Amino acid sequence: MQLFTPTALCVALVGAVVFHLVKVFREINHPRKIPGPTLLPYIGRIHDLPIQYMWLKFKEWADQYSGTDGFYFTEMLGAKFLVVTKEKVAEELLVKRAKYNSDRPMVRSLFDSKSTFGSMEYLPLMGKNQYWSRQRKFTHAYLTEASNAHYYGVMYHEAKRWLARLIENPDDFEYSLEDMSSKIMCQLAWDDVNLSEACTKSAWGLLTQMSPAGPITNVITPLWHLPTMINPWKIAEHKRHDEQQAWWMERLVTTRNNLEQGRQRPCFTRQYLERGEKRSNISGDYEASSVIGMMALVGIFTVVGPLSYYLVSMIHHPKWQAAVQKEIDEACEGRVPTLDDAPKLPILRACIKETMRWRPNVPTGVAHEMEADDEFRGYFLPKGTRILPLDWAFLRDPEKYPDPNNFRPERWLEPGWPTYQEPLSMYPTIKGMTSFGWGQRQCLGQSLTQDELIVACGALAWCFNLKQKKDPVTGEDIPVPTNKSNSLLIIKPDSFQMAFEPRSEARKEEALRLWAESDAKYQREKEEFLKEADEKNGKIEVV
Ligand code: HEM
Repeated sequence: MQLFTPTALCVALVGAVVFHLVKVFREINHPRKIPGPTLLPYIGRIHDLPIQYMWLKFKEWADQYSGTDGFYFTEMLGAKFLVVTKEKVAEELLVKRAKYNSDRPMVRSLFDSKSTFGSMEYLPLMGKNQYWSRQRKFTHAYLTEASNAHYYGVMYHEAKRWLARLIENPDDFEYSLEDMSSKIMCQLAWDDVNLSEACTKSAWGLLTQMSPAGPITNVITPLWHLPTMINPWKIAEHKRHDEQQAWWMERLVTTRNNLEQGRQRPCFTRQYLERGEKRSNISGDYEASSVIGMMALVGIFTVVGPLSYYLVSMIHHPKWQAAVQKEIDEACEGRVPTLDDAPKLPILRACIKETMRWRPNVPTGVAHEMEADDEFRGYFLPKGTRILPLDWAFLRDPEKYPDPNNFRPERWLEPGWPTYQEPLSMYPTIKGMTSFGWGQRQCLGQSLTQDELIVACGALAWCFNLKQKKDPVTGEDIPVPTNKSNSLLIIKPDSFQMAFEPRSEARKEEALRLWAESDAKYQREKEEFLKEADEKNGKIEVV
């Protein structure tokens, strides 16, 4: 009797657990539920979703389960996902029903990512709250103004610096590419190119922290709740967060001090300080430093991906590279192209757009969270479901993009392709691509991205033949992979080697001359501005 009781209890317990699991399994995989991969109780489908190249698994499931519907359902540790694989469904859910499908899911490994408790720090990750609403308006206004002013010449200046750096140190191209994007954002935000390295580091720190492929606590979320003393992820995030916020604030305070002495040239922070809080509803310095800092960070890791993939595309498609060079030589009559030339450069725009289609840099898309229960095509969708617009699937839809796996810029240039649009002075444009997201949360950096890519890729085509590098020992071409990247939320290709061959000695000399001229002008204008300020302050006597 004494032996029997514990054994019977154990058997009963195991039986009850098995019965419960079978019941839950049946419920979550009920035939009337939205199709999707078979789910296991509690863990859902976490066991076979790889962290690396996650979008490929999502696409594999799309091919298996979403059929003509254009969506399927899956779950990860209780988080519900409606994965959308057809543009029409994304339109319906994220644009037409944007009113209650525009929230964001929480990023577990950031403190208050949604600003639910008023942190006001990360605009793209905020829930649909008051901070998001006013920071979105602020960001939109500042970026639009900068775009209308052709970024105050900053992009042209940095593209010239990049060409000179590529001539002088071509092997360092990955660093100089990223640094160019960073210098553009640092000048716009704080008028200080010397901040670029720190800004890039900060940008990758945040991107890693918020990506599923970042800390394990973004996937195995319960780990985040371990007490801080024994929680290495929280300790690391405290440090990253505090350093980033202190740095953003220090930028604002320095800009204010400079401004008070009349020594601050135009930039977003000066714009904010001069216009005051009233016009933007921004609550004060902390929020302003965050919204401007965030703009600077986002503008780096987003543009680096397509710009790096453009190099890969051109190396693998020399015919298209030659076509871009010819178009630029003819349309610009030997000059480096500017944004005013863009209407005359459809082949350049087609190669940029096709690069972004062929190798999208946010391949999973960015999830929206539903704010209310809803019914969609006869299925019940509970509040809190995450809608994932799978960009990799949209851009590989064979009906819209025949031969989807290959780089075919002609799909944007020749009548007969489903994506062809006229006039070619306006189309192709990357603006409005599915890669920039949907509805109320659509990306605010579309013009900046397009303009920076036209300026940088145009300058490259004017100056260089982009080629594979020869192995100095074997003399063989060093391969440039087309399908190796990191797996963060926003991706870029893994490190590779390539050659930048100046198209002629004359082009090389002209590129170096253009940079020297631009740099001298920049230094002169800065010195004159500061001298004038010092004269006004009475530090220097006017003779
Ligand atoms: C290739 C370049 C870029 C891509 C592919 C891209 C993509 C995206 C995506 C997918 C979203 C989320 C959309 C959604 O939730 O539906 C987004 C949001 C955002 N993007 Fe971009 N982006 C790029 C460049 C930029 C740049 C250069 C900036 C600014 C300098 C920028 C600023 C923002 C902001 C502020 C948001 C948040 C909007 C909101 O939550 O309301 N992006 N972007």
